[in-house]
Amino acid sequence: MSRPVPHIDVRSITETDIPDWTRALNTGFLRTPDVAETEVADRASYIVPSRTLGAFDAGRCVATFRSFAQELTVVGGATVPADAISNVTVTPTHRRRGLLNRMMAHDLAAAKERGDVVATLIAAEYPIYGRYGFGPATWAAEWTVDVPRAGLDPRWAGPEDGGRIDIVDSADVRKIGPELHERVRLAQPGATDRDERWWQVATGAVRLDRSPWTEPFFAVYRSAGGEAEGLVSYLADDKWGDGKQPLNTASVKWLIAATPEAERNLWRYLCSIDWITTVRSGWRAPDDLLPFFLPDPRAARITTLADWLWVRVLDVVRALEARTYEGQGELVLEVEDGAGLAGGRYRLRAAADGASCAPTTAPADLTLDVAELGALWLGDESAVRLAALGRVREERAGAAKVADALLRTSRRPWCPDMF
Ligand SMILES: CC(=O)SCCNC(=O)CCNC(=O)[C@H](O)C(C)(C)COP(=O)(O)OP(=O)(O)OC[C@H]1O[C@@H](n2cnc3c(N)ncnc32)[C@H](O)[C@@H]1OP(=O)(O)O
Repeated sequence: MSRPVPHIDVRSITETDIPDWTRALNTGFLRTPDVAETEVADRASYIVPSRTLGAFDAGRCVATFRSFAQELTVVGGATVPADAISNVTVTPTHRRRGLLNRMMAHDLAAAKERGDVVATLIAAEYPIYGRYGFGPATWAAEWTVDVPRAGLDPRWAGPEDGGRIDIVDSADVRKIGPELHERVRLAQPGATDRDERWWQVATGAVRLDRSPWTEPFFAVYRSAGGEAEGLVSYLADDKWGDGKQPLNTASVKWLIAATPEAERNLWRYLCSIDWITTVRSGWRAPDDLLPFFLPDPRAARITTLADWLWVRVLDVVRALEARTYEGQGELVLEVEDGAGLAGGRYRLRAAADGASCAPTTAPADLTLDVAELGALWLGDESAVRLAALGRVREERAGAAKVADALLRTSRRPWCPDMF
């Protein structure tokens, strides 16, 4: 049990708290607490003080928490307003005394009041956020491609579909990227919006003190019609083996593609660069097409697989009505929520022409915690699996299968971004 510390003040910060808040943030994330003025100025340029919490012990910041407005794409391509949570830290001397409990309760209550449909975050460690009603809604995988093993034709001279690939510079990326990303993220359940600062950081226009900038390569794929449909940012190292054997790795920082052709051609391009013998994919969807673009898919090995975007449903009705369903049917869900934010019994009616969801007194088909609803909502998790684990209770035989037929999707959701 955590020991509460009532004398510690948890409150929204003001502009003048930003240096001390940043020092506490860096301390919590094990980064040097020596805060440069440029870092403070950068943070002041984008954080919203009213949505940025600090815990103060005798006037000194000992915990940090920040949220911001986010748009999250749901199944079917609509977006919902989300409360995106980031920068969660408690100083090591003040841990396990309930400070995260207090900051989370404060933020989720404000998000509910504001009308956000869900809260989202990317968890540093798996065991932290389930207790607050978050469930892992998307996963991410990282592949390492052994290029010589992949069996690709070494004579490849570029796209064979009439498209082309060009190396572009960071100013081009700031022009092409935002529009392409809008197209990509609205077609990708689990994806989130990117603001202008995202593109500035990704192209070195804004440099972060905490991570030294190395200019990456950028390449764009344009279709035969001349439209920019894919963009990749990658770094290459310089490694040679005995006998002057090239052993270089291309590490993808991010790759977005609006069509499978763009995706295929960008991976093909990366695997065709002379001297590159290994391609590291960066974080991708767990069902990414990458391995199957290679004649020998076993040349692409999953080197990391992990939970990624966690979702906490705040408004069950709007969450379930916002998405579409591949099947048709009805389900009554008893949603349990210890925090009292989203609990209740709801009837979901899913049909090809849209879904409706409303509170009901009808008998429940399935009983589940709001965290499990978060894991099921974007279609990734299986209710049958959760029932086998004892985390979803079937009140009517076969109800978990009905839930899967309604909620699961043919492609897995994916959040390309870290925040
Ligand atoms: C979205 C993001 O920003 S992810 C980044 C999260 N931050 C970090 O990982 C930085 C390092 N860790 C920390 O700063 C802190 O340990 C935090 C923020 C994870 C937790 O803060 P605390 O104030 O110690 O949490 P608090 O005391 O409120 O604990 C609440 C409950 O969660 C549990 N808990 C807290 N952290 C962890 C953890 N890392 N693993 C498992 N359980 C945890 C506590 O035991 C407690 O359980 P109880 O209520 O049953 O007693």
